[in-house]
This record gives sequence, C-alpha cells and structure tokens, in this order.
Amino acid sequence: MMTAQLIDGKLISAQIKEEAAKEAAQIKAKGVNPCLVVVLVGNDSASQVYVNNKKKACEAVGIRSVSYELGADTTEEELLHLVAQLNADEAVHGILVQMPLPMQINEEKVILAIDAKKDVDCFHPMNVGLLHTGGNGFLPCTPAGIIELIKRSGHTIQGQNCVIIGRSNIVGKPVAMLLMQENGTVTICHSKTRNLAEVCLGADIIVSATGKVNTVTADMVKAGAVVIDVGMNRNEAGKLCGDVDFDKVKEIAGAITPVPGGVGPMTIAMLMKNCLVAAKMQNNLM
Ligand SMILES: Nc1nc2c(c(=O)[nH]1)N[C@@H](CN(C=O)c1ccc(C(=O)N[C@@H](CCC(=O)O)C(=O)O)cc1)CN2
Repeated sequence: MMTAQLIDGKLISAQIKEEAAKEAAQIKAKGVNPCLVVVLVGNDSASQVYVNNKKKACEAVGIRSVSYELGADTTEEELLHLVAQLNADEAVHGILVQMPLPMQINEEKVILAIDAKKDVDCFHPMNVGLLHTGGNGFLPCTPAGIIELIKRSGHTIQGQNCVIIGRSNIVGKPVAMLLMQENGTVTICHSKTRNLAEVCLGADIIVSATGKVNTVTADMVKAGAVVIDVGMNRNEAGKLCGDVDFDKVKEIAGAITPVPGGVGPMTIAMLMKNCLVAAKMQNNLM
C-alpha cells in the first residue's frame, strides 16, 4: 500500500527563518533595525505559548521584539490607546495583537485601529483588499505558509483543482485568493456545501480548515492528492489532531501535512517575513 510524502512544516519553516535571518542582516546593514511589537491580552495559555514562540523566532531571525502582556480585564479603550501609541512610534515596524481577545474587546475595531503599514498579520481590511488586487507585500501568514508548504515540497499549483473546506476570513478566503494567484482552479466548500465528498474527490489539492475532527476521510481523497490540514483540534483522548483522518488518508494521498508539525509552524515563519516587509516599506527599501 502507498504511503504519502510527509510535508514537514518544521523543516520548511526553519528554512524560511534562515532566509529571513539573512535578509534581516541586510536590512540592518542599511541602518534599519526591524522591530515587532506583540500584544497579548488575558491569560489564554495557548496564546501565551504562541506569543513566546513569536519572541523566540524574532530572536533567531534578528528582529527586535517587544511584548505587552495586559490583564484579562483590559478595556477596549486601553488597548486602542496602546495601539495608537505603537502606530505613532517610528521605531516599531510591526504590530500584532494576539487573537482571541477577551469578550469585552471588539476584535474588528482593534484590527481596524492598527496602522495598515504595520499590520504584519495582514488582517486589516486595507491589506485584505490589496491582497485581492495584487498585494502590497504583506501576505496573510497561515495562507502564505500553506502555499510555501505546497511549493517547497515539490508540488505544482498551476492548473490544479484546489478544494478548500472552510471560508473563514483568516484561512479559507485568503488561501483561495493565493491559490488563484498561483493559477490554481479553486472551489471553496463550507458547512452548506452539498456532496462535499464528491467535490473533494475531484481535487488535486485539498486544504481543510474547519476545526472539526475527521472533516476529511479517506473516501473523500483522490489517489495522489496533496492534503493540507489547517485544523488544530483535540481528539477524544485529548490529543492534538487536525481535520484530516491522517492515518487512513496518508495511505491514499500523494502528500500530506501532519498536525502538529505541518501548517502551524509556518504561521510564525511567514510572520517573520512580514516583519521584514514592514521594516522595508517604512524605510523605502522595497
Ligand atoms: N494575531 C494573531 N492571532 C492568532 C493567529 C495569528 O496568526 N495572528 N493564529 C493563531 C495562533 N497562532 C499564532 O498566533 C499559532 C497557532 C499554532 C501554531 C503552531 O505552531 N502549532 C503547532 C502545535 C502547537 C501545540 O502543540 O499546541 C503545530 O501545528 O505544529 C503557531 C501559531 C490564532 N491567533
């Protein structure tokens, strides 16, 4: 029985961070010290881990990182005030507010308040719009990481049937845009899609981003397809797993990402690239 190529997100993200480190050194040689500010509000333990990993990645790449850790009772006004201060600080090139935010804070308002030129998450509507018309340099981190995983593991996107399951603003919609820019033929599926299995069986590339265990089962996958799993779920045993029935699908697919160790690490590697884009844009080095 065939076993799929394992797409190693840890390895590919390490390569991207090495490339970013070289670029950071070149930017510094021109007198610019790239700087990312990460803002964490509240005590979400997973968010604390991600923020720490972002700090470590900055250190490895040579990006100055500053973090603000605010209490869970922080008001929207207080957070917006901090964002305004960071917008005005010329030494700060990238601003990232870790999501999710506590209930009392409106995430959309916060995203809108971040200067679009410092929006290294590429969440601001201005940057989302620019992505649709060709882009300004920032790429949404997880979607851009998915494209890198596919290409760097030796797979072509041009002309391929790409099926995305999930239509979120953070993954589904932007990954559709990026796959189209790579000349893929894109179908977006969601909870109301009829005959999901049939649609998936026509796919050369499947990207699943539903946050539901076993969204993609072996009977939905064409032999040799590339399967990208964006899910981060817990199974019945409490173990971290993706949306894809990995053990069975790997016997059918041509290539597959694991969870953990697939898409997740790419998010932070692509963030490093956006921080360098921000530093270059703000210093006319593009
Ligand atoms: N402002 C933002 N908030 C959030 C983002 C984001 O891109 N910007 N994405 C997620 C969290 N996230 C980064 O912030 C993130 C999630 C997961 C991983 C990762 O490497 N996952 C590992 C598994 C980790 C584990 O064991 O729990 C993997 O998949 O291998 C990195 C970054 C929501 N918030």
